[in-house]
Amino acid sequence: MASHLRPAGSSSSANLSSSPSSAFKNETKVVSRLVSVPRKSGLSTWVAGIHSRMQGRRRHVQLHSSNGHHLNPVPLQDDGGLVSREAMKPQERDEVSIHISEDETEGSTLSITVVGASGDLAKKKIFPALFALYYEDWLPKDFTVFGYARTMLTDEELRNMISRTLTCRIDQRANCEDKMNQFLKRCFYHAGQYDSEEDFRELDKKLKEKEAGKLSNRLFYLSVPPNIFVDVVRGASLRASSVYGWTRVIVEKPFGRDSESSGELTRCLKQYLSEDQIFRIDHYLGKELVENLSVLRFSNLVFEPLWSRTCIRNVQLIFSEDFGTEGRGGYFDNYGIIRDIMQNHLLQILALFAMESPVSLDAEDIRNEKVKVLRSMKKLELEDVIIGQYKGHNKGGKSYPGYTDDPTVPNDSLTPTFAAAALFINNARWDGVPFLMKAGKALHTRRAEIRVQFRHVPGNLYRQNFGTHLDKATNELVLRVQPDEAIYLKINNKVPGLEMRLDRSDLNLLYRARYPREIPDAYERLLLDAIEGERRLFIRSDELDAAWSLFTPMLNELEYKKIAPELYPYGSRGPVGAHYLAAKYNVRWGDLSGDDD
Ligand SMILES: NC(=O)C1=CN([C@@H]2O[C@H](COP(=O)(O)OP(=O)(O)OC[C@H]3O[C@@H](n4cnc5c(N)ncnc54)[C@H](OP(=O)(O)O)[C@@H]3O)[C@@H](O)[C@H]2O)C=CC1
Ligand SMILES: O=C1O[C@H](COP(=O)(O)O)[C@@H](O)[C@H](O)[C@H]1O
Repeated sequence: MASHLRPAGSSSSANLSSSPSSAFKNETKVVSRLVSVPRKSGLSTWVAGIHSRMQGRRRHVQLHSSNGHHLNPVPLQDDGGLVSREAMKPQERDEVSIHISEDETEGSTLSITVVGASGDLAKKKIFPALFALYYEDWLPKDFTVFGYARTMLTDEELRNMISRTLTCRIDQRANCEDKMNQFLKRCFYHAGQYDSEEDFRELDKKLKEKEAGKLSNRLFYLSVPPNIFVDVVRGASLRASSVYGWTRVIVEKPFGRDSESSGELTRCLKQYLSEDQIFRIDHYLGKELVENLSVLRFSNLVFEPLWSRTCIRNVQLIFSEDFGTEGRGGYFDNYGIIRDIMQNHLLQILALFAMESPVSLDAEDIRNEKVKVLRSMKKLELEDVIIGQYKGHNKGGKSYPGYTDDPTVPNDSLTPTFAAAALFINNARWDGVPFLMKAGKALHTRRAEIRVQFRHVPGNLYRQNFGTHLDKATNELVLRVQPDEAIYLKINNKVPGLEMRLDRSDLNLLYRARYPREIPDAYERLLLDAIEGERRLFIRSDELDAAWSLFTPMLNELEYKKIAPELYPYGSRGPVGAHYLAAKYNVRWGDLSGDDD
């Protein structure tokens, strides 16, 4: 597992970490090793096997097989590998001699190309995340960043543009200005059309110049609208991929808008890339609290035994934003909140929440378990969904626009900006437990959280102390993903004093109090994972298929029947329909209980 083994700075896990600078130290060492390769697997499959099973501290190495064949660089454990001869019977293995050259700075270089560099996401998230990685010494010593887009810019103009959004994560960090200038010197720009192979050939020339004959690994980040993905992948793969190193492509969402278009996108991408090269990003998987979900569950005895229909009454996955689609109405109107947030971010969290314990922390083992959950789910039906759309509203002398006031949105748009849904997992662990999702824009608050409401205590001795509000007396575990990350458990507690009075209190793990260090942005974690070839937090194509097949029939029906969304005022708590949906399954939304608003 990648992230928990990285240098941890001032955190309490520092004893697990290696020093970032040593990870890319400037030394060249070559060692030869006789290794056992599972027969029939082929060397490259086996190398991928090492890669995906990596644990322990990382070293970046080059592998060359005894026949001189070049292999992709992989991180190895400190002891030099994970190959256990003993684990394979003699008839099951071949012996292969490989030469491992630890040639981290002299031998290889990393080129990161941000395609769509002039756009919102690149400026807002990607360049700042790259800078943060650079600042914290996470990037290899030898790296170059290229921006690619149609807008004509010079290198200097790109640097000016991105310097406006680069921040030192913690105010007054030492040498921030210097570091920023050093980073910007590594940034270059190439103007080109997305569908021009010739322009990608020109990019390739510039990349080669910077790579100066070293073995190059290339990462492309597709930060462009989805209709351009395939053109870019064609150009990048045919004209600008690395000859000897690896080439990986991070693909932004949306991955299609239904099962068919998503399948088509995957087919098109796979004409040019193997599944291993495609890193489908869902940035919610890179959020600290989402990353912590498995740790909480699988490394604390107190939670796992409760994690099933026996003790859990319902699970709520809640996303809300206190702003509308400002500036992104054109994109949003073609997708709507269900495709924008539920089918990906919330469903991914659900899968992580509900999966069985994976065989290991290996990316494939985890993704196998997630797919099983998704494939066990009942297809979402229209009767289990309610939709809403925000309308203009005046408050405190200020007027807030409605969704359709956006000039890029048609006046008669039925696109939902809010949705609530009840989902079910038809397996032994979760049979009958409602998983309620709620996502909306232009609501009263910005928040993302996972709420787990537990069942009543059978025969509760203190029943009379709760009056008729038994629902209010059940335990609730809340993982607040953002803002102000926290994990808290609502418990019933005796109020100190001579009388027997109970109240609801929180056992509270507030991150800013417990961990007084800045939490990295999700894009930092995910970019680093892609650079390191760690796929655990990226979406595999079968996960994507399963996710779309859950939602597609309902989305089609919604559109075909032209279901009108319930209007709700900008800045409100959303449509009342969400309460009726929850009530249908005997659930109260935890975020609206008034307990912790
Ligand atoms: N912005 C966000 O917060 C988020 C975005 N995403 C996804 O990330 C990707 C990029 O998003 P974002 O930066 O907002 O997108 P933008 O609309 O800002 O587009 C990025 C760049 O692509 C080029 N471009 C835009 N429209 C077209 C077009 N119709 N034809 C050709 N080129 C075009 C423009 O560059 P130029 O004209 O210079 O070529 C633009 O600067 C999208 O897939 C989006 O869905 C995902 C999560 C959040
Ligand atoms: O993917 C998306 O996410 C953002 C919300 O991300 P966050 O990290 O700021 O919570 C959302 O605004 C956008 O509509 C959606 O495309």
